[in-house]
Amino acid sequence: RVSTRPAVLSRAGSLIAMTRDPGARERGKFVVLGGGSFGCAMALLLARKGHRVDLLVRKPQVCDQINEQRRNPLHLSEFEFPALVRATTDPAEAFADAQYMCHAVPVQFSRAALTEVKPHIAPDMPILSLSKGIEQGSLSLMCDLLGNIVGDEHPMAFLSGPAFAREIAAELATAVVIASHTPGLAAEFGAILSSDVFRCYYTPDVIGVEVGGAVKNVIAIAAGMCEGLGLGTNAMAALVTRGCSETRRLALALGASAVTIGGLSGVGDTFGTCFGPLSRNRQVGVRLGQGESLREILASSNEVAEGVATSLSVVELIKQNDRSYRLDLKFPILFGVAEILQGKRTPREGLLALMTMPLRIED
Ligand SMILES: NC(=O)c1ccc[n+]([C@@H]2O[C@H](COP(=O)([O-])OP(=O)(O)OC[C@H]3O[C@@H](n4cnc5c(N)ncnc54)[C@H](O)[C@@H]3O)[C@@H](O)[C@H]2O)c1
Ligand SMILES: O=P(O)(O)OC[C@H](O)CO
Repeated sequence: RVSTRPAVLSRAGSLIAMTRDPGARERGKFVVLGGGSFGCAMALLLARKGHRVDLLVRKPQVCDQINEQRRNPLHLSEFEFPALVRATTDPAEAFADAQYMCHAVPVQFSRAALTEVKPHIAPDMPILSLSKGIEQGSLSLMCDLLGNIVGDEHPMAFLSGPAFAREIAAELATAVVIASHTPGLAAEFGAILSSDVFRCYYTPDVIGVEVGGAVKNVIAIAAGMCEGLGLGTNAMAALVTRGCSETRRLALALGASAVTIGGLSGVGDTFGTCFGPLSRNRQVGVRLGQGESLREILASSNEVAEGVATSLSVVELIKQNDRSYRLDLKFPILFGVAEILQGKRTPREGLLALMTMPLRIED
């Protein structure tokens, strides 16, 4: 187990979590850590609801362009930031009068980014994590990684679900789920973010939401390969369904609820990334299926496909949490994607391995 926290609160606990004065800190100032696509989308969403946002970015030239031209030249450049959004590279300035923090740095860079800003985070400042993945080495989900840095008792929440940055920026209807063990915090963030184009559900099942969001990135790579290999709808539907079964199996082993995996952060996000055209992870899979090397694909993009690193973490996490015989038969898609990304088999060999596995009961 990577997490020592309870994954599912009692019914009474979850009731308390839903009822604490939502909206109590509405119209506060937010720090958004990470100026990639999702950090920008979240800054747009918050500012449109009347919140001040300091977007904490790494590159001075990106910072200047956001402040001078009201656009991020690298991500979602067609969207103009309202005046309530200001970019800065200075954590002291960003956190000075802020009440909330959103974390939108890719998982593999999150430990370094959070360690740098930690001295500026007030002990009671609620943090909303938007990142989806599993850190390599530590095999930490964001809840564990954040807990390591700011302390397990720090107020934090985790947002996931089918939520492409570009569609949020374009104000297309979106629904997500927010999980938290901090009483009332999921509802508080939900009230802050929700609008007639952005709807938030709540749950106390942090592990379920995090596993769903992380593993769907790996399943999306597999779905992309399915398309890149020229397979049809039958294959895609089977792959996504069996992928959701593997996600559920892992989530249950980690103490999550099957309901969460059947919800927005599991099945919902898996459908969104596997069937829609927008997913970067799916695009990596398409290109692998068409015969490009992983090295070429990664070198050609300035956006992060979390599923690549997370795929390798997932198989290690499964090995740590499930001692059953032949894990590769219990999680054939997750193990198969990792082997393809490591260059141990081609996508077509992976497909053949899936199709010729021993016949079994559907579970
Ligand atoms: N883009 C989406 O549609 C979307 C939707 C939901 C969740 N997310 C999640 O949000 C997180 C952020 O993804 P994104 O899409 O905004 O990223 P992105 O791919 O658009 O941009 C990458 C970001 O990572 C930053 N970065 C790169 N190297 C770094 C380093 N060494 N240290 C610190 N920062 C570094 C870049 O400056 C940039 O801000 C991911 O976990 C992703 O899964 C993204
Ligand atoms: O583009 P992707 O594959 O990183 O997916 C982005 C979001 O996670 C979709 O919900």
